[in-house]
Amino acid sequence: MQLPKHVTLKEVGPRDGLQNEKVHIATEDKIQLVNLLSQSGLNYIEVTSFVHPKWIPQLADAVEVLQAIKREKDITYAALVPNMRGLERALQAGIDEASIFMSASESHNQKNINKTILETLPILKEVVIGAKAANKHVRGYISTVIGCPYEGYIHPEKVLQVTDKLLEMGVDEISLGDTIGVGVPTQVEYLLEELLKRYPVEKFAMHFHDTRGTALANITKSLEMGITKFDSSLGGLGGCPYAKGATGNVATEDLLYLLDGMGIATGVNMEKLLDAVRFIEQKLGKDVASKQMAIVRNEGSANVT
Ligand SMILES: CC(C)(COP(=O)([O-])OP(=O)([O-])OC[C@H]1O[C@@H](n2cnc3c(N)ncnc32)[C@H](O)[C@@H]1OP(=O)([O-])[O-])[C@@H](O)C(=O)NCCC(=O)NCCSC(=O)C[C@@](C)(O)CC(=O)[O-]
Repeated sequence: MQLPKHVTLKEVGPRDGLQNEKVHIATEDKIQLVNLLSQSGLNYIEVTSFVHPKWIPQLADAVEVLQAIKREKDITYAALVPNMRGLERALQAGIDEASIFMSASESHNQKNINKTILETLPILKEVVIGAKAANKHVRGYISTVIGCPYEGYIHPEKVLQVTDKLLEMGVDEISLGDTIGVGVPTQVEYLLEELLKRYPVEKFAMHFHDTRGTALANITKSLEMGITKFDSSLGGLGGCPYAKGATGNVATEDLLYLLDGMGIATGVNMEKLLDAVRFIEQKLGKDVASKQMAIVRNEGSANVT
């Protein structure tokens, strides 16, 4: 099996992880969480989201959080940006990278951003132009790339259509989201085969939710296909509140265990990462779902390969 030697972990916990949590996390705790993650060796952290605060009340303090984190050099601090109103706030707060987002399925796009796919494209194009004018990188999320809670299986052709549009706009990287964690490795392979016929592998990152326990299998298949960028969330927190049945992302610590064990370098330190997981677990007042944290609870420390 041909595998990459190095992989970049893109930590989305402070945004995707918290957006679906009912317990309100105080602004100073969000700041502390990002600061702990910054000490773990991660070099990409999605800090927050500049969507409408009424849609995601948990992240209404996006400007305050981004302005107060202790920035480390060599870390990209990114945030979700849905439109020009969001970009204004994000630039004011000092983002390094803007993450725009839309869905391959019409119904999820409508539920999540209140627009059709066709209505969304010009809004995102404006954001890309604005972000590029401010010298910011732009990442484009495509949600429901394998399955949609309202439409079922999504054919790769639909993902290709949206990918074409986002890359034409000048988006630097596409993150392919299995939003409700329905995908299995054969579907991931088919999707990537289709996309990689047209675009280089460097353009893509994978974003797996672990709803049905298939995320690590899907990541292993993606690694085999040359993908070197993966989104994950500490503790396995996360989920889109506007996708019925969506639960947590693959846990960063479980993914790190897999990659460490396979000899694939990430630069991330497990113990420091677990400090951040313990911190947010305490603030949320519940046990997180990751396998690594279950081992820590049972055995007192994480497994080391
Ligand atoms: C996109 C909108 C804003 C459209 O929401 P809308 O109501 O259609 O917005 P609008 O453009 O019609 O504007 C209505 C009012 O909202 C204001 N407004 C408009 N935008 C903003 C803004 N950014 N910040 C602050 N205020 C804003 C705007 O200024 C206006 O104010 P008024 O003039 O009436 O006083 C809304 O639908 C929204 O915020 N949706 C976000 C939902 C969300 O965050 N979902 C979760 C993230 S996506 C996800 O988790 C999936 C992902 C990325 O992780 C990958 C995967 O797993 O697949």
